[in-house]
Amino acid sequence: MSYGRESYNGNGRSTRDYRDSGRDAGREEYSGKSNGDWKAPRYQPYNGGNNRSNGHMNGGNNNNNNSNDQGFTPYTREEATEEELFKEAHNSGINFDKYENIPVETFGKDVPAPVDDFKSSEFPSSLQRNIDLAKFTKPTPVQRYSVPIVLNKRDLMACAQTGSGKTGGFLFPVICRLLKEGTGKNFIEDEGPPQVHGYGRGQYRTRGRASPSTLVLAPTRELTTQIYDEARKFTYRTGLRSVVVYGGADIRGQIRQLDQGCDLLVATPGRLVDLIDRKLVTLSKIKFFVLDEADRMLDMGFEQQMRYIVEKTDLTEKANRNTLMFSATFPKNIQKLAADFLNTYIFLQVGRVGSTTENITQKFEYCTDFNKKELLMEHLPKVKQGGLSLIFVQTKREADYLEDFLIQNGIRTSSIHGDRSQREREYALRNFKNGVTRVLVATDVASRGLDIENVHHVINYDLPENIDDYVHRIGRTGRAGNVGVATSFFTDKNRNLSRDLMKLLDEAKQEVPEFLRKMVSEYRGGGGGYRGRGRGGRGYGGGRGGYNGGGGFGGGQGGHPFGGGFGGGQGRGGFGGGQGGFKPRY
Ligand SMILES: Nc1ncnc2c1ncn2[C@@H]1O[C@H](COP(=O)(O)OP(=O)(O)OP(=O)(O)O)[C@@H](O)[C@H]1O
Repeated sequence: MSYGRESYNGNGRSTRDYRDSGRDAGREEYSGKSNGDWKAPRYQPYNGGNNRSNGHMNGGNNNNNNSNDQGFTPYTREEATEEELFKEAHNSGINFDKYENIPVETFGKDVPAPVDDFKSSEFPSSLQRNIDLAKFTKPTPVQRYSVPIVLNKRDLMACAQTGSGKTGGFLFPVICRLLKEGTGKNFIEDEGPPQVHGYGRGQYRTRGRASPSTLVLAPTRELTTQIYDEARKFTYRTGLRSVVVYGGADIRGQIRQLDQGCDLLVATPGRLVDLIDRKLVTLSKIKFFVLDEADRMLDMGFEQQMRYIVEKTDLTEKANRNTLMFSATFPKNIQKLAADFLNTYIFLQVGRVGSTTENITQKFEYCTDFNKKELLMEHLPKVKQGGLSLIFVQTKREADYLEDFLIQNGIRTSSIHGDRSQREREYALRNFKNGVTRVLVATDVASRGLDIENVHHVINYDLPENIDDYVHRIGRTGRAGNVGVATSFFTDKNRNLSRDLMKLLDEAKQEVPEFLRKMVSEYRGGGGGYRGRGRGGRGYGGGRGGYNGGGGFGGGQGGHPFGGGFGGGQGRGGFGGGQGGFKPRY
């Protein structure tokens, strides 16, 4: 009974003690009062700060076309780094080739033809070698299209199913162009003496501003770290330097990294704004502005910070940069908003916007809140030997509670949510990835983007409030052509999802449970709860909420920026007021 807790604590203290001390430590780290014990993620060791100013360590690579383009790289192989970066290279799943059958649509003028293989993209050999080391033998559909689009300097809004390689979809062409076109200086030295920050022993100096040429923004710390790890992988032995910055961790470690120069910066918006305000980062040389999970980045939670970054900083004008947006879901109202940041862009759609992959078997249990625990205990042992289970709940409190419950029942479990310190979050995720704890209880903080091999089962202990969150959550399994199972506990409170769910299941060739069919036929007004979450009709202004007029998928979902316009639910935002969409009267 106690081993789960002990293994989590590692010190025999009670969970609560541990969490509380963890939180304090987190705050201290953040306020810069102590070093804490936050460890910088594994940074690229080879640059050693030499990129600063002029990247001369790179043989001038960052400034001009260089030998990299010809395939020769001055960077010697580092076995340990290579082993670390590519150890997780795994073969894609049995259904990888089935991605080919997903219909792809593009909208926009002069869409470049897709490529059939990586070779025809004529990537610099250093990049191609890294793709080979990662054992990627052919591009996924989103990559087949996004690579030539970005190589042709076009802006892009791309929507493709979870786990179908969107990260490579932006990293490959961006790295290719950085290598071919050069990045310029990745650090701008201030005139005059170094800036001094902090006090006493915590004092540190900086000499100027990091000047990245690529900025990738993502919504969570874990996701930024994951993208950074991918960036390190594909920039290995290219001379490009990546840095990741996110909140909740010691800012000084991140500043030290920036102070060595940065070509590709991966960031959460809050921490980035902080660093810009401290004059430690300039965005004036950004050539590539990438929003991963773009619909989330443009949704309410990040609105202010995004506005600030785009309108109030020195970020390159949209005409002079490439803006790229990626997600598996893209509500129409957010698409319209996103268009403001893009320059005559191409809209790429792999499958229907917001659809799920057939690689995930979706199951449902119709239940009440009272028998969920019993059901959970029934379902957990069904996990394939060696597989990991990810359980989603709605609230942080519930995550704590369920973790305790499972541990008490002898199941090694960890949990992750927004109230945990960064250290605890990293610890929980690491243990889960390594299989130390085979079960992870999470709030939506883990619903987007995370790519954890071996997650065989996603359980929606509580279903989310909208269909898009459902799509992202279950997308933590069934990735890269692998198969997975998603089981959802459906209670009467979830009726508003019934229509959207049924459509999703039909489309992904899944069995639709009888109770769901019945519910949909009895309740004609349902659906569209999230789709109708309008934004007061125009831009960032008005109220949220909104009512899609019971149109379910039909309403705001039909068109696209170039083809059917934004009819349906789009203009009606604000009707419902308040967050969360129209709540039907049941
Ligand atoms: N061309 C490829 N060949 C084989 N595997 C690939 C290829 N491209 C990506 N992958 C692998 O597929 C997995 C999913 O990729 P990625 O995380 O980029 O998906 P995604 O589309 O961004 O998913 P999400 O919508 O959940 O963020 C990763 O493990 C990645 O290494």
